[in-house]
Amino acid sequence: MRLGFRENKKKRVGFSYAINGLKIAFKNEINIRIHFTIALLVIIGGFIFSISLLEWVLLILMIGFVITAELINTAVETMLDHLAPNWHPVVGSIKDLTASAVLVSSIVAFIVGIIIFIPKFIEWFTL
Ligand SMILES: Nc1ncnc2c1ncn2[C@@H]1O[C@H](COP(=O)(O)OP(=O)(O)OP(=O)(O)O)[C@@H](O)[C@H]1O
Repeated sequence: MRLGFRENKKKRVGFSYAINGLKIAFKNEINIRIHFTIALLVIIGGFIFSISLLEWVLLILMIGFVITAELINTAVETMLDHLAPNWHPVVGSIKDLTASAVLVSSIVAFIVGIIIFIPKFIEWFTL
């Protein structure tokens, strides 16, 4: 017997829906895969350059900030493509706005990364 939406919903823990969201984003969005790859490289860089505790906290905050912005952008795009598949200037503006959120978060994360890693690079090459 097929379960209704409500019964089906009760069978899964909330956390598993969230993991499923990550899987969907990973499968369909190249940008998410790029962000995770950059995050991994930055984490490796953090270990190589033995960054401080405060620098780790900042990096982790930035990684979470960018990936969260990208997930919200993906969710909004997916919702609009489903609910409003036709061309409309308002739909375009909303997509541009959420894309801007990703851009702003990425620029901020890039600047923080530069502030943390550039002095370490200089130190490394001048030793
Ligand atoms: N239905 C629409 N009506 C008007 N403009 C649209 C519409 N769909 C997309 N656009 C315009 O095209 C741009 C790209 O939209 P699209 O849905 O292809 O995003 P995307 O390139 O997949 O974004 P991302 O790279 O973040 O996944 C939007 O930012 C918007 O300016």
